[in-house]
Amino acid sequence: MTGLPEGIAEILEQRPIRLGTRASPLAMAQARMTAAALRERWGLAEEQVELSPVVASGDRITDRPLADVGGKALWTRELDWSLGGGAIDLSVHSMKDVETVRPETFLIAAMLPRADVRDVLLGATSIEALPEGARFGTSSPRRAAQIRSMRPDITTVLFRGNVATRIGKLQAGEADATLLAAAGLDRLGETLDGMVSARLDSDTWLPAPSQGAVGIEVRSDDAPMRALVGGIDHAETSICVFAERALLLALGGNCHSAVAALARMDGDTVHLRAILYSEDGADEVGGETRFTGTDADAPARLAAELLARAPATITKLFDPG
Ligand SMILES: NCc1[nH]cc(CCC(=O)O)c1CC(=O)O
Repeated sequence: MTGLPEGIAEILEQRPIRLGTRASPLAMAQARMTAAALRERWGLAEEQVELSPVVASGDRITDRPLADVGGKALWTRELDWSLGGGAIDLSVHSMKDVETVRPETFLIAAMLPRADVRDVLLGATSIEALPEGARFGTSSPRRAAQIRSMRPDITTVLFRGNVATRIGKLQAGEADATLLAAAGLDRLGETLDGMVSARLDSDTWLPAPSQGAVGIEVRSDDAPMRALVGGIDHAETSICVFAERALLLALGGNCHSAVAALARMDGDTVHLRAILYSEDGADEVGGETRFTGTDADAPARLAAELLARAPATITKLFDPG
């Protein structure tokens, strides 16, 4: 095994690379993809990269909106303990679930190529096609506000739990429609056989910041793992997702704020678009910016510009600090 980053061969003489992940089916699928990418990139054997699943608080508490019980930290807390304590070498995350402020001792050192960023509507072929007064299942402030901005007649019902649970709730008639990330469905190989569905165009229906991206986190001082993971980084995905996260950080968004944002590369230019909504979707403020890698403050400037134009129904949901 030549070409391995410095220090990795010595580790592999003792033990496998330990890749921490949440235990949900989607998280496990993403961790397996990450392990496969590492083996492929560095010519490692199956047993040299090992998955270490942990049950996250966010997966245990499924009867309340996350915003009410501790927010995104509930997805990362247990993994952070393992990574910080050295029980694992890497944490694999759905970037959408990772807080914008991470412990300084950690570093998101790589991202896998981004999957389909779109939301998938289940239960109808379009938002317009939903019947008057339809019940829409979600726990996402963004999705609720987006739906209600187009269709104020629609009511929302709380939908939590993993992808399979939410599909089951829809099939059981707890709601008429729901939205799920295409990335999750695709990575799970979910075929949705027989269900009416539609992938919503990301030009007109912006997804959540970081949707469809998988990130790999290391301890900042772990140079061998930084180099190992850096070898599988998909630069375009990292640039776009870091831009979306910079916007979110500057906005001071929390679990109650409805933010849709998507960055795309256009040659060397990053094109970042965003929309903020009031809780009921009645008010919205959108904008966009184009910038190159040398202009790291562009997402923060867009955030400030959006908040400056936003009515109080929106600004009260943010704390730009
Ligand atoms: N908040 C749950 C969550 N976190 C990441 C995904 C899907 C995968 C992704 O967006 O990368 C999902 C499910 C969903 O929104 O349907």
